[in-house]
Amino acid sequence: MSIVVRDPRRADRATVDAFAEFGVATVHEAQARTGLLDPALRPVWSGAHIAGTAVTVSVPPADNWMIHVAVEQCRDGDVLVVAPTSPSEAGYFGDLIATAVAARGVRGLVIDAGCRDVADLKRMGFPVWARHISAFGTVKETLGDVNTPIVCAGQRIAPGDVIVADDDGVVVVPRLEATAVLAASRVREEREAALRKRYASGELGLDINDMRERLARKGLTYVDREPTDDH
Ligand SMILES: O=C([O-])CC(=O)C(=O)O
Ligand SMILES: [Mg+2]
Repeated sequence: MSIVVRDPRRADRATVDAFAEFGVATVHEAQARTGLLDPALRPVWSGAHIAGTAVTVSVPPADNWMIHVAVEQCRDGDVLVVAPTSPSEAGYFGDLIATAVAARGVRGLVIDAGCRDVADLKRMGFPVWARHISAFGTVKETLGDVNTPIVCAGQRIAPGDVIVADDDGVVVVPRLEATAVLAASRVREEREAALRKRYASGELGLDINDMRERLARKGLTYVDREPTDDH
């Protein structure tokens, strides 16, 4: 059976929007180094940074019918997340579908398959993270599911989960953990801001992190150059 779940519960909007302050690396670390999608998913143009709520789509290989079905379920602040049921390099998505979802306020696409019309997507400023760039066309023959939990690039993603994506990649935050992970991201960012000042003033990670004693215990030995060594 193929199903479309209408209007799934989404993470709280203010919480989702606040995630846009934080990079993927920060969010990933803040949730104990979990949630990162396979880094083989790359932005098709660089410089985008988005946070939004997942609308999930499970699609057959080289068939983008369910993406058209999913567009109707998208709302302002969503991110479309598409996973094929078996690997596919086909170009499921391009500037036409991007135009349709952008008109609904969708913030970007994450797809564990191919995407095309990259120059147009860049011109439009519509962000996409994809495993492949491919002009290979798709058909509209076989059903799939919209807004059911999927596995996309190695991570379970449920509809309404938070997706954060930037030049480093894509991370998912489960909807019910969003508030806690946002707070942990803030703490981490404040800690990094303080560290950044210390590094800028010339302090070394060796001292800031008390690494010297541990390095010595591991056997690291410093050797002064021999006086006769004139290389
Ligand atoms: O139409 C398609 O199948 C995908 C595409 O190229 C577009 O959305 O522009
Ligand atoms: Mg096209």
